[in-house]
Amino acid sequence: MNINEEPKNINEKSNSEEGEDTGKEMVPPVANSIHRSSSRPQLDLSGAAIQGNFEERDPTILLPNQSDDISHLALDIGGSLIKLVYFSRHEDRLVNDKRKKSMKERFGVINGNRRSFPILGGRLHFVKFETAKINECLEFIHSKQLHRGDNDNAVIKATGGGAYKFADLFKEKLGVSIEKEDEMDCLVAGANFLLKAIRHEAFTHKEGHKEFVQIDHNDLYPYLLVNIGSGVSMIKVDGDGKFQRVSGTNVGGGTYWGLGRLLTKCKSFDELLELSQRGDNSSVDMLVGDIYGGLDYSKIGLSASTIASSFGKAISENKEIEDYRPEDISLSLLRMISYNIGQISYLTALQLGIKRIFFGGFFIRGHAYTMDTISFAIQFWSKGGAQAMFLRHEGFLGALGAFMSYEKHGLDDLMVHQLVERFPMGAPYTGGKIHGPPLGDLNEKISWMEKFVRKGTKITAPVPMASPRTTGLGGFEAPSSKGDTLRSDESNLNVGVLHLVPSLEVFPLLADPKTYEPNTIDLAEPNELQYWFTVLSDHLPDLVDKAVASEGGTDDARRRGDAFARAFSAHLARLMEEPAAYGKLGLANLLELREECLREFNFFDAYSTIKQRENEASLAVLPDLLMELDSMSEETRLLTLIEGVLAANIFDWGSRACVDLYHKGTIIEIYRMSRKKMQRPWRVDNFDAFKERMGFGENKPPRHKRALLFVDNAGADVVLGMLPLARELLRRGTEVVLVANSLPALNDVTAMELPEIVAEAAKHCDILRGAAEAGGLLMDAMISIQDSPREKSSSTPLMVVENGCGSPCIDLRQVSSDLAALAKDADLVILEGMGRSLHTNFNARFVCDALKLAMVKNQRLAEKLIKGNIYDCVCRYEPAS
Ligand SMILES: Nc1ncnc2c1ncn2[C@@H]1O[C@H](COP(=O)(O)OP(=O)(O)O)[C@@H](O)[C@H]1O
Ligand SMILES: CC(C)(COP(=O)(O)O)[C@@H](O)C(=O)NCCC(=O)O
Ligand SMILES: [Mn+2]
Repeated sequence: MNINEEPKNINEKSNSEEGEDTGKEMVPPVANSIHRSSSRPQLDLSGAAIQGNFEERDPTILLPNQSDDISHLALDIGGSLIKLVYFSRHEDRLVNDKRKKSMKERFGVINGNRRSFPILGGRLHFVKFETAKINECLEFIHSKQLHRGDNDNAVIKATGGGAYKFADLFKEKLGVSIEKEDEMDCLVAGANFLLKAIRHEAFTHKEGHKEFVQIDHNDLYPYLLVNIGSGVSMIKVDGDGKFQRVSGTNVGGGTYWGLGRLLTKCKSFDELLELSQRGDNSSVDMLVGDIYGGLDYSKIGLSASTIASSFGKAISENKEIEDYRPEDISLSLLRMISYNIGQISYLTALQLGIKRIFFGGFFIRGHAYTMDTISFAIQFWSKGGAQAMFLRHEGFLGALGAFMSYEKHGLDDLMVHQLVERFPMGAPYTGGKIHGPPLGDLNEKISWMEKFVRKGTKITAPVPMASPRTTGLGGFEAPSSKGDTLRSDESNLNVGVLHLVPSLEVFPLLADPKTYEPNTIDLAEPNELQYWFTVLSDHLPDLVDKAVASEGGTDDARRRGDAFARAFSAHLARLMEEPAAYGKLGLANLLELREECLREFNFFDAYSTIKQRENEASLAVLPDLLMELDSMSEETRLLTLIEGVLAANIFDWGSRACVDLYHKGTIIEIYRMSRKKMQRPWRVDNFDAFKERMGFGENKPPRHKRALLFVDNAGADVVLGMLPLARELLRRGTEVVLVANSLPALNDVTAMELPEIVAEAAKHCDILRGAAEAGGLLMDAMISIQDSPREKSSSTPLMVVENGCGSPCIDLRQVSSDLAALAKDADLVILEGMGRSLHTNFNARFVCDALKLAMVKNQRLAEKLIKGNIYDCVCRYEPAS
């Protein structure tokens, strides 16, 4: 096809999009093993093989066909709740083909850091049950076969008093022995792990505002750990395994729940907590003003509204329990206990000279008012000198510690960048209460999810606010947040599933990984969140259509599509309500969440048909484009190539404006129109500096040795934009690595798809063919290369590597180890597209030269980021820093 011919309209539906199989799949469907959740109790040992060195003492055995075998379970059986942490293993990575192996052999890409982890990728799940309902817990363990472990004589690690109390019951019901672990050891091990390995674990909570605290691993100790369970333990922590229980109090979570139940007749802890949100404690508590005739006791700094005596009013009035509102009693009780714990914690920290206090235990229950009350107490008594911090995995410290006490699992060696937290939609993944057997398949999950969403909608309705403005004993104002965001345990998605991916690494070319922040847009700003929330919600129907079509448009696909839409909307609603619920929230997280959510409902590549169609159309005109480029002078060509990359970045199915545009013309028409509008200067234009570095100025700097090209979309973007640029670099003797997604996201090209595309392009171009051969790319491509020389090519190699993620954005703190290994010899990084170079990494600095290329396909972003307009372009060149 000629570049001037009119191919069919970009938006015309092909057969396969309507549900028929075209028969010609360019890309084999990829089973996404990393992110898929399924419950399969039996081990599938077929294809088992030893990973790595056979000589190793404890070699890792990979079960390639085993997607979710359970290997470890640990429990913390407390006075009130049973906390369960279990691990499910899954395959490590998906692109593990011949090509990758061959590339590694050829280029000596050996990942020095890669260790043989007994836990080779897998997930940590967090679940809790009421201790009084231990049978539910036993049922859960049994139906998921969690107690089987690696062999039939499983021993379960457990901590908490229940490890002693219920050992016989476990033996009787499950046939397993409980191995008891010391509770304090476990609490400390769990807290240390969380503080070191989870990026957004600790946070402060003041006046309703949650703020994550970046913990410096080298400056963590000493700290005071206050675990508020049924009772309260205060532990001074000086290091790993170095701690002392310095204090405690018997007035804790059990006191609140126990007394509260007696006094209010509440049926559940959450009901009691919810009551407190509508309470006014001045009818129960004796205030300074009650004693001083409405006056402040200003001489000692106590205002009239200070609580002089919790429940003190109950003595002076001739009232019975029925005469008090349960709401007021609950609030009075909650404040009494929270202040008391806050005050004792402060005094303990003061005595030990400790400034940081971390609060754990399920008494906190993620409840804003409780946290604010404790924070006020610490702040007030220490006059700002000490800081109260809370933990997202608040109640799971002991269970995590027990889990870590298993030998040889390698968990304590894991680092922040090797953990990815995901928030799947559906019990038992939510960390909530489990009723009945676990979900067996996607079908059950969808039904459960539908119920969950229905219930969730009811629960999220705002609770009416009362305004009891009484102050605590210190004379400080009452916390303002009444905790109107209390959600039921079932819908409490604050704790996700921790994916352990040992093969992830920090991108080695980041100038300062410590201060690196991937997100350009912080969604903590309410307007910003509202805007992107609307954008994503508006895009949802179209996305569901594409997803359903990609799965054949069957009834099953439609049902899954509907469930996906509900699930994603529920996530969005949850985040609107509490943006920091899942950790610090940036736009990249939202975009990734959408992709993860699609995968969760078995939509693995919603845009596959579109990608294929655009690849074909673009490959058809590539030879003409290459000829046109070859007729130019080198200098003009460089400019034309960059223009080409920017112009072709218009093919973005994630942008509302662009999708609207696609209705107006064919791929090639739009591409040509976009090319025509590419005149410099661009809104951000450092092209001259880049051109100079490429040898067109007075200086003649050495050519780059290796360039990493982070490619974006399939179709014209990669074929007519990035490939010609790669070819130019290759022609100059610069090795090129095309860095593409491991998993599909929108219409982004994946690392699996690229060899095929390159092979197709190489049919018409000697440079690309030589380079692709040298890079081992033609090995498994579906073209005949019979007539090409088989021996090792002397050309500069073109390689492909997966980036380790499945999102339109990229967090360079967590990339594939293969990319990290190839990056070590690279001296040029080119990031392309809005997701990778604007939403993320716009402000990233590198130790090598970096070029960020993108067309801005959103008006608001254009205004905010570059003070420009939609379709403006960014060519940001930054020499090595
Ligand atoms: N769903 C719940 N049921 C009972 N208590 C809860 C619940 N959610 C939070 N709590 C609070 O958490 C406390 C238990 O905290 P936890 O850290 O699990 O301690 P323990 O190990 O002593 O059970 C309870 O005493 C109560 O105050
Ligand atoms: C999802 C995207 C980041 C993908 O852009 P790309 O990286 O392909 O250039 C982008 O399409 C986007 O920000 N879309 C949402 C905004 C909108 O519809 O305008
Ligand atoms: Mn994209």
